[in-house]
Amino acid sequence: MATSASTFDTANAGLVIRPVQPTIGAEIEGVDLSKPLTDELRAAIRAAVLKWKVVFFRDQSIDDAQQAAFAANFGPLYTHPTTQHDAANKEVHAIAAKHDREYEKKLGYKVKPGEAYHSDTSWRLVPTWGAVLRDVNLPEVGGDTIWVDAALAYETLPEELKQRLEGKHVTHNFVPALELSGHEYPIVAHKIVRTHRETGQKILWVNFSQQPQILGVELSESRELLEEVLRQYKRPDVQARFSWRPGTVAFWDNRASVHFAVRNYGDFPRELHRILIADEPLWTDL
Ligand SMILES: O=C(O)CCC(=O)C(=O)O
Ligand SMILES: [Fe+2]
Repeated sequence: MATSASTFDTANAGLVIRPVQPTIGAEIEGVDLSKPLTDELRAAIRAAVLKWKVVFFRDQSIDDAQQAAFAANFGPLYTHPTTQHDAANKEVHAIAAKHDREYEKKLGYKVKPGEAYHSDTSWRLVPTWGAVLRDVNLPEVGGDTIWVDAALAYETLPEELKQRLEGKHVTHNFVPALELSGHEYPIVAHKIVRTHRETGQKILWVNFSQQPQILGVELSESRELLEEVLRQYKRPDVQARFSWRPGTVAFWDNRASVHFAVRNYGDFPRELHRILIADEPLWTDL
């Protein structure tokens, strides 16, 4: 099937950009992430992340230090409080199947996959803007990740719901922080409908792994509205579902998307390494 040539930004610093959905997700060819980026490449990759919300690089061969160096092209790195520090690369956060089970044990309840559409560090007043994730050990089968276009999720809401959500705040409660890192954090509220400060798009932004509650309405209304948001996130047409294979690096705009790790890999081990990129206070849009 021919796709309109205009959807491929081949002019960008020699990169070939292949979208996986019309508005979210694109594979990028033509760059070796183990090497320092030129200014031109850095700008082209940043533009692609803003446009496609999540981009994927295949056939890469990088270690933790190279992953950190790549991420540092796009802002200061942020060390998550639950990161188990490796002295050499303190920003590298291992996400592993074994860790999931330990994490659940610590929480004392099972993390329900159906409720786990989330953005990273939304419990911060200024959430991290981006993340770079690479595979370290993949299961023999499954282990996909889904990214949701949170702008399209907003755009395709019925008008009546848009109006009900407008101006409302939702909580982001970093519940496990105390158990996992020894630090307490305040419960933060962000607008449900946020304006992305770089693209100007309106974004539907709820973190379903952090006990969301809409402020200023009855609990029943909060639950009903959040159910509608979750319904939007689950629509296949707003999602890019991505299959990992060895040598993959994903880089996403955390302000424009939410994501979901699909637990369809049985007892196979799975390990990914993630690096978060901090943002400026400007975008908080509180
Ligand atoms: O394990 C995955 O596929 C994604 C995990 C995740 O939520 C993250 O890296 O922020
Ligand atoms: Fe995440």
